[in-house]
Amino acid sequence: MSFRLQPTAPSRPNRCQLFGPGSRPSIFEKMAAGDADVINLDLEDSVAPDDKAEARRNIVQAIGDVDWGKKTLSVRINGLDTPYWHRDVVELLEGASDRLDMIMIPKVGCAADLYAVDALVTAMERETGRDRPLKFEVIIESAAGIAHVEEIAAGSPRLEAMSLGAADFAASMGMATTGIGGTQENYYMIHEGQKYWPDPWHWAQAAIVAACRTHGVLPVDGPFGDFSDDDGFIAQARRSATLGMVGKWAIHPKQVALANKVFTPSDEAVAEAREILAAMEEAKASGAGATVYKGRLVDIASIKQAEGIVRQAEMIAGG
Ligand SMILES: CC(C)(COP(=O)(O)OP(=O)(O)OC[C@H]1O[C@@H](n2cnc3c(N)ncnc32)[C@H](O)[C@@H]1OP(=O)(O)O)[C@@H](O)C(=O)NCCC(=O)NCCSC(=O)C[C@H](O)C(=O)O
Ligand SMILES: [Mg+2]
Repeated sequence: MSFRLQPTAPSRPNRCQLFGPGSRPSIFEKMAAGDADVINLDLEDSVAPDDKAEARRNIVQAIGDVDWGKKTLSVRINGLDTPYWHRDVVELLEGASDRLDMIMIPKVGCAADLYAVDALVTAMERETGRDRPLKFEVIIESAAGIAHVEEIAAGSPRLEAMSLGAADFAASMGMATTGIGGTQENYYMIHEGQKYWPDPWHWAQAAIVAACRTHGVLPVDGPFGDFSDDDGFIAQARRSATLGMVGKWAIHPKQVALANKVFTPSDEAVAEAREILAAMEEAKASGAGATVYKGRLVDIASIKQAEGIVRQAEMIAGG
């Protein structure tokens, strides 16, 4: 056990991040009116090259004009391997109001990518006199990104959240799939003649969660492409939540309620967590470090698990 305490991640709801192309301003009001905790207006892959300039203008205007309520407002800029990203940053910092909370940096491959964007953002903030420091979120969606995930998680004091981008990740890794997240037909085991489908995203998610938890960053599951498959989305989201992720992207508004449900601790889970805390209080009073709750061992670590669930529920209720 390290003597360094694990830093806490930002305390804000991040159950669902709803995406919408910056080139489609007709949906911005609908995005703002929905129940997603985070809004991601996109300048990257959902916007065609010829539409980038107009999408920037749409977004700058909407950041000021639309009532985004209490939502965390983020803009996904273009990757550092493109000719667009620096102008994305410059136009956002020059034109957008302080209502913009974050920018999302896609396809990060190393900590120096964050350093580069940080340097530009810092210079722009000084030049424009922006009051609130702009926060960052990143997408791990390449072989380099997952190989350097820990240094990326430590890469900038601005960093609040890190997502897995299953589509670009699969492409970069050379995975034999065109699916975005979820079960992959050819990734199976056979036991006694029965096929079982393990989760090919599991190891990358676990690496992201570990890096994020080490450095106080929110780990988030990215897109699930087949928005007609609610059961598939829910199964993927439940696995992510079980591994420690705090939320999931929605690429269609119908996925927002699904994500919110999975990433909000249920009443039963909160009640059980409170009972475990009460049982441990009793145990401590009698000098014991462990006790039995519903026939199973609970101990000091169970307090931390239970407190995490209660804290999450209270933060969402208060959010
Ligand atoms: C996927 C979509 C293109 C679907 O749009 P559409 O055909 O309009 O869907 P519907 O007809 O079913 O829409 C029903 C109503 O909902 C509104 N709508 C549609 N999309 C949104 C939205 N994103 N937010 C809010 N409201 C929305 C429609 O206007 C309809 O309204 P009404 O007529 O009043 O009933 C579209 O959803 C879309 O563009 N989604 C986002 C795509 C996106 O941003 N992709 C980028 C993120 S994923 C990614 O980049 C991969 C990742 O990086 C990786 O590598 O893994
Ligand atoms: Mg991507």
